[in-house]
Amino acid sequence: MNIKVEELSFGIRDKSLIEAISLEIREGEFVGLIGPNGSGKSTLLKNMYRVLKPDMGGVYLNGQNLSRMTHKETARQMAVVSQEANVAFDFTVMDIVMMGRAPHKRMLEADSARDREIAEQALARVGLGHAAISSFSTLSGGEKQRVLIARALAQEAGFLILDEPTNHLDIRYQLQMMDLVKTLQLTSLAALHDLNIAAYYCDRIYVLEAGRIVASGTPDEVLQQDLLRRVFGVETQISRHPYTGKPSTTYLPETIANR
Ligand SMILES: Nc1ncnc2c1ncn2[C@@H]1O[C@H](COP(=O)(O)OP(=O)(O)OP(=O)(O)O)[C@@H](O)[C@H]1O
Repeated sequence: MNIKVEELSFGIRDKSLIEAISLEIREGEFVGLIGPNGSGKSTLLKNMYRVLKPDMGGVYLNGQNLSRMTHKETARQMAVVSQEANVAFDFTVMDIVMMGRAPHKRMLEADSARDREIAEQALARVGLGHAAISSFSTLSGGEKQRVLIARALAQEAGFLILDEPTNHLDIRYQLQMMDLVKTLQLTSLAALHDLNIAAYYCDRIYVLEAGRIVASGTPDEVLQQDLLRRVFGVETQISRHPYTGKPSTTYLPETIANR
């Protein structure tokens, strides 16, 4: 699956929120989107997963314009895990994962044995095979995120969008979740806040600032002191991590940076 965003702009009333964004995610790539609060990451992703409608430009999946596809067709190709992990009503874990099968069914079509099998396999892949009949609302934040990944897997889409997927997760679950997504080898685009996680997991990174892409490239190319100072307004020290071989960012508090 190859995804292209071309010259995408979106605004609300007369305020432009993202402007002329172009980017590409190639088959099998894990691409990160970083940028300060309010820079437009979620707005861009929402335009990509069709919660918002671009004012200009478009999104292409394998060359096909998303706006010409039905929402169901889109959902067969694109799955989304967002930071809003709360679900109203008391669904079981299996209920939630089975929702991933909806784009493959006709209206009111009953679940088949095959649907169940796919959902069970998806749950097993995220290590929650034992939790099928647990109530979703009683799970921890990390477990909920894993269930939502299982739902995305059950959807059997080739492209995965993650909107700050590790928000609210403690460090162990953050790593577990990123490891999981990485081993799935899906073509993915993830909005991330943690620069070290982005450096470790992403093949390439796009940097958003005030609704525009201001840098892109490999973690090595993008994670530079000057850029982080300009875009995030923080002083950093960047070194190569001796174990991972990736750029490792240390944030310097103003009191130390100004010494
Ligand atoms: N419905 C809306 N009406 C007006 N402004 C909006 C709306 N949605 C988003 N914005 C504004 O658009 C800008 C981009 O927001 P967005 O949530 O896309 O940023 P973000 O990079 O995902 O931020 P964060 O890191 O804080 O999640 C912000 O200034 C926000 O206030």
